[in-house]
Amino acid sequence: MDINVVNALTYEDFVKLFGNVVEKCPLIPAAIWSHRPFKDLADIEAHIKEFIHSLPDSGKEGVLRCHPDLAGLDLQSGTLTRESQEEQSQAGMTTLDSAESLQMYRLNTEYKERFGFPFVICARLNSKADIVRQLSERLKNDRAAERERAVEEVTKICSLRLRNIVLSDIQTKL
Ligand SMILES: NC(=O)NC1=NC(=O)NC1=O
Repeated sequence: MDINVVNALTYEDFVKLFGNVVEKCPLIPAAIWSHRPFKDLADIEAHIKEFIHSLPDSGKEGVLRCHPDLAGLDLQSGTLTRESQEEQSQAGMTTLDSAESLQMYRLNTEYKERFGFPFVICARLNSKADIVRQLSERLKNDRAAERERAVEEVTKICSLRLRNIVLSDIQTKL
């Protein structure tokens, strides 16, 4: 998608297109719309990262809490967003056996009890084994370090979602 097309979008169309690049946080594209015209896709990404990094710790944790657990209730009940559903199934979260599901449930619960926000990782960049390993390892972090690490993962998810939108638009034009 040509950046000039993005820059010409109305606010409503911009948020319709980019509203879920950060899971269930349409406020973020709604806020960065003020920064148009954007130079390119990387510029949009940079403004989103700047918005998130400028949040107070409570705001960052709020963004993390908008993310569904991996292999959690939303996946079981089919209430994941389209993007999350694709990401989680790609990471093998939809084909866990009962032991793996129980392990994910236990680790996610321990993680949330320790940090007060859910474990977030960019599922598209990790296998099932990577996710379990990262979840186990990151449990040992202190809260501040883990908050920053989780926010890093949110920005990776966002980058991939942004690219997906732009590239799928190019494909429809081909
Ligand atoms: N808790 C999570 O990490 N959730 C997710 N990561 C993704 O990449 N997609 C999700 O739904």
